[in-house]
Amino acid sequence: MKNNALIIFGGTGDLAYRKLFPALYDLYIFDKLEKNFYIIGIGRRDYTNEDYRSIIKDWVKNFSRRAYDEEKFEKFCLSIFYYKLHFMELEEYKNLYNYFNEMNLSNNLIYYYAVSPEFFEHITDGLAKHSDILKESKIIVEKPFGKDLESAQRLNLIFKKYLDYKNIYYIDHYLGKEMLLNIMTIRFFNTMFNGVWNNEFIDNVQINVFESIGVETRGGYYDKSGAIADMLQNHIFQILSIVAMNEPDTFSSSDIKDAQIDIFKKLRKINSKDIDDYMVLGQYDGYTKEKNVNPNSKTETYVAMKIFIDNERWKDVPFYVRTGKKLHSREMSIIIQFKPTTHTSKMLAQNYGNGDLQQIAENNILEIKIQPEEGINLRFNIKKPGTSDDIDVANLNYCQSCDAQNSINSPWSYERLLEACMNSNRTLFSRWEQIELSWKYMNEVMDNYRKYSNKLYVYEQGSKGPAQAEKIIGKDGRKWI
Ligand SMILES: NC(=O)C1=CN([C@@H]2O[C@H](COP(=O)(O)OP(=O)(O)OC[C@H]3O[C@@H](n4cnc5c(N)ncnc54)[C@H](OP(=O)(O)O)[C@@H]3O)[C@@H](O)[C@H]2O)C=CC1
Ligand SMILES: O=C1O[C@H](COP(=O)(O)O)[C@@H](O)[C@H](O)[C@H]1O
Repeated sequence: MKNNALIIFGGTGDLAYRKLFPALYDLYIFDKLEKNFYIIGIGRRDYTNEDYRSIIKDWVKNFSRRAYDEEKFEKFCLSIFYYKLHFMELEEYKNLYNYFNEMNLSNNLIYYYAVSPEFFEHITDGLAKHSDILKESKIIVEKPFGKDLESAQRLNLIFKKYLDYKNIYYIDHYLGKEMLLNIMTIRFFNTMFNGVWNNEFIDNVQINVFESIGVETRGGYYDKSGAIADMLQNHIFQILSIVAMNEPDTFSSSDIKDAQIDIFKKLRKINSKDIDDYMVLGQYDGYTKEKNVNPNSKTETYVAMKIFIDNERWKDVPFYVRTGKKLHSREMSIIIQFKPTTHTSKMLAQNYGNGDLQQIAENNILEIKIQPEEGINLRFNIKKPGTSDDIDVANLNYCQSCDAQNSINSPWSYERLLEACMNSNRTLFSRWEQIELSWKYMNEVMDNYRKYSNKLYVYEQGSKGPAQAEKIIGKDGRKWI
């Protein structure tokens, strides 16, 4: 049965404004919302419905996929309501249910926890305290689920007590991105990639998730979170496990998740004394002056890591990952760097041949571009055209998003995932084990970091992050691509 309403806790937050309402507007334009579907945003500010709708209008104008249409927006916004509630006041949830009753909303609701994880427990308690309908409702819960392993496990127990597991949608919006969904097709439907997707042919894998924006209006949330909980433990680990997983038995959601979970189980522990060779944390210059950020904050806004997967396929292949805010650009890509051929290695060892031998050795790259451009670039060596024997680099670039039709046909991630939840399709949502295992790994890494390093490097805004991140990869004789 379809849902009657979406209740957004955190309805005045960056996520709601920048991503959820534009996605809901797009769904409305494509006629994918139920008739008489209500969207109720909850926050602690004193807004009327009209105030709220007029704020949302600007965000929809700037961030929706479909062109803004005043007439359509006016109709769409009639389904949007604002409700003021302080999450910590458990008695206030009684009034929330009264409000639902007034709106004739008694079942088939989706609650969206678009808030910092510190509130998940209170909201669940508040909702459970005054009504039994929670067990029948769907819950979309944002990442990070908890702030570490213990808090995540505790939250899981609370969820187990009040909710039905099949109704919990652990959202990781990276799983709804077009090119992430494409990785499995690229890998498993092309012998030229599938046949070489292992340590015999691949030298290293790099995952870059750069953001040019800072914490903007979200200092309060971000300062308690940091880049590890905000991006690494969830988004980047999802990407890593999709790139690295063995071929699933079938392409069912359950088999794919099993294959991903196998990767989480095989992440190699890092020796405490080596931690500085594996992880670098940074903070952008000026971060501590951001609104709602502690002026003495030691929260990281950048993290770079080297990760090994101890299975047959990936033995000794490093995965280098990095993400950060206020960097030089907004860009996300996966770089698969292949090993040099035996011939190139021989040339390198004996130092003969024309051209930059090191460069030639490195020119074997498959780049999967996730955003802003979506596509693939293959970089390889060719003979320089003409009479010389020099070797040159060639790039074969396939830009999927440059084709207007592809863009029109591809829903953005929140649009895709909200629709999936409304259709009770959990395929593109995480499983609890994924969350638990990734926290387990990161907990240990962070304990070691705090004990044996605890360094935090300040980097310039608009740069590529702290120079120390070069060392993680440079020490291995490689460089970031
Ligand atoms: N922003 C993004 O791009 C993305 C965010 N997320 C996730 O979404 C979640 C929220 O992030 P984001 O929207 O950016 O954070 P914000 O800080 O922008 O928003 C937090 C929201 O929670 C509300 N809030 C905070 N404390 C209370 C309280 N005690 N009672 C009632 N309301 C309260 C705020 O209300 P008020 O307006 O009154 O402060 C606001 O609506 C996080 O878990 C984040 O990881 C996930 C993907 C993308
Ligand atoms: O989950 C989050 O993601 C956004 C980045 O999302 P993208 O789709 O624009 O790549 C990030 O800005 C935010 O800090 C984080 O909470």
